[in-house]
Amino acid sequence: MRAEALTLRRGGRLVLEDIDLAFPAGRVTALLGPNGAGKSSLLGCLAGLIAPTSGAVTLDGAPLARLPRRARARRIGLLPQAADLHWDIDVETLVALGRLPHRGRGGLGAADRAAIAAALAACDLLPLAGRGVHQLSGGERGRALLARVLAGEPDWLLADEPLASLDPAHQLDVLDRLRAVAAGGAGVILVLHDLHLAARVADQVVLLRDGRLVAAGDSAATLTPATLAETFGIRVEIGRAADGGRFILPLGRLA
Ligand SMILES: Nc1ncnc2c1ncn2[C@@H]1O[C@H](COP(=O)(O)OP(=O)(O)OP(=O)(O)O)[C@@H](O)[C@H]1O
Repeated sequence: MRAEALTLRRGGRLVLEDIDLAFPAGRVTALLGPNGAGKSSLLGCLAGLIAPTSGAVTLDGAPLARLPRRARARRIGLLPQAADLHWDIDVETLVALGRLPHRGRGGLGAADRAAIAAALAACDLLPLAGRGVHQLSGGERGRALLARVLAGEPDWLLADEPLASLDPAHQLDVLDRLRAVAAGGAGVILVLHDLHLAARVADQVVLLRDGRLVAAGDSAATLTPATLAETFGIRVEIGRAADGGRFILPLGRLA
């Protein structure tokens, strides 16, 4: 998936300016940047939900805009930042909606059932499968919505703050699951706010500020005190955790 000279105006404002990026399949990419930097707007363009003002998103060399909607829905799964759940359906029914792009007019087939069961298990939702979605906590709801996207087994999994409102154990579970999805060959693109978790999960990162690219590339090489200072205006400490992974600790604002 590529963004090619992508520019977006929303409400008269320049929200994304001349963004060129390549997103590799089989890898996790984290989009990072301050509030209002344009991360969700970029994700919306990559999902085909927001038409860029100029430039294009391409998939396997062809413009995304030319892909029929159903094919696009099969190939790209999006977890939006804030999804309203208007109907109090049960969790399993919600997750089954993720299979809609794959189904014909008939009911669920064996592959659909297997994908739904795997997604429920992956998000630790089996005990909640029969619960109405209006009777879930915020974090449980977030996991149910992620499970719906996982059930669709998309080639490209795009998620806007999938860790928001999850407790630490479920954050780590979800990161493991997303890494497994990438290891299975899918491209995973995440908007994240937690620098430390981004450093743990992402193979590559994209740093945005005011709609412009600050830096993009391999996670270890790109997440540096200098790029994080330029992107967020903060000081950070970067070190090695006991398990060999890196940690990033925000220390304070730059004067
Ligand atoms: N529907 C809209 N119409 C007009 N402007 C919008 C719209 N949605 C977002 N914007 C503006 O576009 C800019 C980028 O917003 P976007 O939601 O992409 O940022 P973000 O990096 O995802 O922020 P956050 O971290 O707060 O979620 C902001 O200035 C925002 O005010």
